[in-house]
Amino acid sequence: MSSKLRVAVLGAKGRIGSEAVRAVEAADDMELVAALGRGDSLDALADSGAQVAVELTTPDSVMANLDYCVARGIHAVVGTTGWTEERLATLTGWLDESPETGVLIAPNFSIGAVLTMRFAQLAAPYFESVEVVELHHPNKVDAPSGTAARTAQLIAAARAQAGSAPQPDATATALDGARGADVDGVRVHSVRLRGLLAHQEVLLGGEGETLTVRHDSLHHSSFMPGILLGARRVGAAPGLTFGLEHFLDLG
Ligand SMILES: NC(=O)C1=CN([C@@H]2O[C@H](COP(=O)(O)OP(=O)(O)OC[C@H]3O[C@@H](n4cnc5c(N)ncnc54)[C@H](O)[C@@H]3O)[C@@H](O)[C@H]2O)C=CC1
Ligand SMILES: O=C(O)C1=N[C@H](C(=O)O)C[C@H](O)C1
Repeated sequence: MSSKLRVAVLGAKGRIGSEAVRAVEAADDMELVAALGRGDSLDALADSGAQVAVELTTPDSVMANLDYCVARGIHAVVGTTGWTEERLATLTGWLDESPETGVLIAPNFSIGAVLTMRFAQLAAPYFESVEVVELHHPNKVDAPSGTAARTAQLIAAARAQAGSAPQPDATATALDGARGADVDGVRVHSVRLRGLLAHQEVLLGGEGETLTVRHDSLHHSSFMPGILLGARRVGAAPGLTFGLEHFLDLG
């Protein structure tokens, strides 16, 4: 058997999944052993001897796929969105039963997005107001994006830890949705526009100044180095890792 890492891709015909298939095929240290689409039997994963499954499907499919993988000790690198506390608890329970298996969930695999989250976390306590605007292609099925939800959670946690005051907002009447979604007290606004791929702005405001942290993924290739890094590292990280930053040396 070759010493290359045996990698499978789930969601192989999708926008990011098809790019991941090409990236795994092009990686010298990896072998693509399975490429599954909706309706394909998961048994192809075990039959192919996959060591790592790259999960890039849909929020309605991801849990069943991870249940299969974790039960068989197949490590997983997950980009699919839709993560709730309840889902994470279920996954953690499965991992407790399979303690040598690693799962990486990355709300975003691009280095720029990971850094945007880090910069936002760093800046958030220094400004009175912080809001997140995410902008995506109109085929996206979930809102807000997983990245924006995670960014807002990190901002809220940083502000809570710093003892920041609640954000000023005198809104007394508003049309439903006009002020965006409330994620842990941080407003998140979702734009869906033909021509876009994946973009995010974190807007911070203080007395007499604003700071905008913006990231643009212009092509799905932006996610590939993160996916390949995750596939290489996840087997040595048993249990659940949430966020690619844990596999990066960000200082
Ligand atoms: N973490 C990250 O950096 C990124 C995450 N994403 C996320 O990845 C997911 C997929 O995004 P897109 O590729 O744009 O969507 P897409 O709709 O183009 O692709 C999803 C694919 O998964 C397939 N699929 C659904 N259930 C399946 C199953 N049980 N087994 C195998 N295949 C199955 C669908 O038929 C479809 O081909 C979304 O949740 C998206 O938010 C997308 C880009 C980057
Ligand atoms: O659906 C997408 O396209 C993307 N989904 C992820 C998210 O919801 O954050 C990552 C990136 O924004 C692209």
